[in-house]
Amino acid sequence: MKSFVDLNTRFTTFVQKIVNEHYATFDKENIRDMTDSLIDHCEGQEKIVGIVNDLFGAGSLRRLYQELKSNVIRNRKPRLSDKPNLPLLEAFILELFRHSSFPHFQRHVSNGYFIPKDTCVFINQWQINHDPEQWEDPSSFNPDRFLSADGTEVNKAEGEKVTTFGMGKRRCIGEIIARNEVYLFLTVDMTPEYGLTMKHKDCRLKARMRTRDEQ
Ligand code: HEM
Repeated sequence: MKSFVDLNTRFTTFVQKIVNEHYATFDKENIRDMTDSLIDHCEGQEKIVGIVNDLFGAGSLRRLYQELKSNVIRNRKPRLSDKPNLPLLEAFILELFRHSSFPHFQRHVSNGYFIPKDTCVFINQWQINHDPEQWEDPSSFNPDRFLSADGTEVNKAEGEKVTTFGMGKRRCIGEIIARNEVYLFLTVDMTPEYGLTMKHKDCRLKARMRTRDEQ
């Protein structure tokens, strides 16, 4: 967690530096890039640092979008049955579950320990999902760790090592619903449509693909 926080702070400082440089050399008559354009349209340096940060994150989602675009038939909603054709998305979700797992109580249970009847045992999911003996470079967010070398298949055995939904008798009974919800949530177009309430423009890839293709 500490290294994640450090990395985040370093990244924000890096973005802050870029934004500061842009402010110092900003010329309304000569808009050089996206950051200049944001300065032109927004007020508040803090807001711009946040937006530029988000844009970096969005860049890493481009591969996911490409996978969706090539594997889901246009003009219809993505379906659960498209899942086998979207290995990168499945790997991304597994990495999301692994990387973001939260620490449970620091109580370790291993073979050889005596656990009296009726003891309440908490699994330290964070430790399992970030164990350096199990995962290469556990603190980096890398969906490729779950993909075969050619990127076409998810390595099921690796996927099963992620323990987000608990283990044993009391493991989450909503696991299948939750996995499908996360999958569907990530495949729909979240472009908002403004009105009295804000809703998704269209739950299809259609609108987004048309816009992208025209660019
Ligand atoms: C990403 C979403 C979800 C995560 C990460 C998650 C995770 C968990 C975890 C870690 C447990 C505890 C397992 C244990 O005590 O060992 C649990 C229990 C449970 N979850 Fe989920 N869950 C999710 C979504 C859902 C959904 C959508 C439902 C219902 C539709 C659900 C219903 C339950 C129930 C009823 C239990 C208690 C099971 C029992 O004590 O026997 N969960 N979940």
